[in-house]
Amino acid sequence: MVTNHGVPERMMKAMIEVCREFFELTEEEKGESEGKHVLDPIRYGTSFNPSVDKILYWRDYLKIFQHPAFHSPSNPPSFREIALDYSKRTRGVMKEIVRGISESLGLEDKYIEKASNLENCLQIMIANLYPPCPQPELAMGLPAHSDHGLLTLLIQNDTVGLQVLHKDKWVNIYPIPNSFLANIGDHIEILSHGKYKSVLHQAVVNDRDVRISIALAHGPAADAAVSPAPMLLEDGQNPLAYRAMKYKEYVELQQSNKLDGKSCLEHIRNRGI
Ligand SMILES: O=C(O)CCC(=O)C(=O)O
Ligand SMILES: [Fe+2]
Repeated sequence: MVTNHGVPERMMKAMIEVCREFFELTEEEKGESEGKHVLDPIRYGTSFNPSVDKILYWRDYLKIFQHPAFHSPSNPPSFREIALDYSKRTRGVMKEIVRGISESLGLEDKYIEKASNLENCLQIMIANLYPPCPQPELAMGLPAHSDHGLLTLLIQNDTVGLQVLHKDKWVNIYPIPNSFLANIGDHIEILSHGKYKSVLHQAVVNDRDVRISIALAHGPAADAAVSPAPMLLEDGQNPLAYRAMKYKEYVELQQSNKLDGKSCLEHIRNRGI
């Protein structure tokens, strides 16, 4: 949990409220944001990826690319201004944390920034709406997964639903007002050669309250293909421990398949090295 981050609370609340307004639009209005391809810059839908999900998840989502090119749905009209401010401020927080992670690994503070070309980082906003579910024990909001990028900064309304795997147990993350939940993504695990592990998390649903969460996923630049920092390798370890893949290809791989734990990271791990 990150507090004292400098992003005004009213900005976070405005972001949640304008996402709520988006989800309350008619299906026809929301349909304007229906992307066809997983790399389309604006994509509204239900479940995770209905074309590959065998069971549907109790969730509506809106995914919007915010950086390096900023996109916004045209409705609600105030979305653009609020999201532009919010995504910029969130990138600032992300950079600070990533510098801290670099230092904690004994690297120069800008190592990760340079290696992943953070100036052009792919920043994606994922707004999630989980309506009350009449039989929550039979449904899931989102299955267990790790995020594809470097660092995700998540805010939520005051309804519990996010769980993180900690010591083999699912732990509820209770919302703390005016804070971000920072989740390590697969690309920090790659860059740090596994010294940091991406976090497995999932979303459960309830039968009383609407839950809204907004994740800002920050990855390397779309065309950057990162590998473990050479100075973190111990003698005899090979920098090719992960197959180098452009970040946009990794996102495409994860988003086009069933969301399944850390299967994507497993997929690019070179065994026997
Ligand atoms: O709703 C949540 O808290 C989790 C959302 C999430 O994990 C995601 O959008 O990647
Ligand atoms: Fe996630």
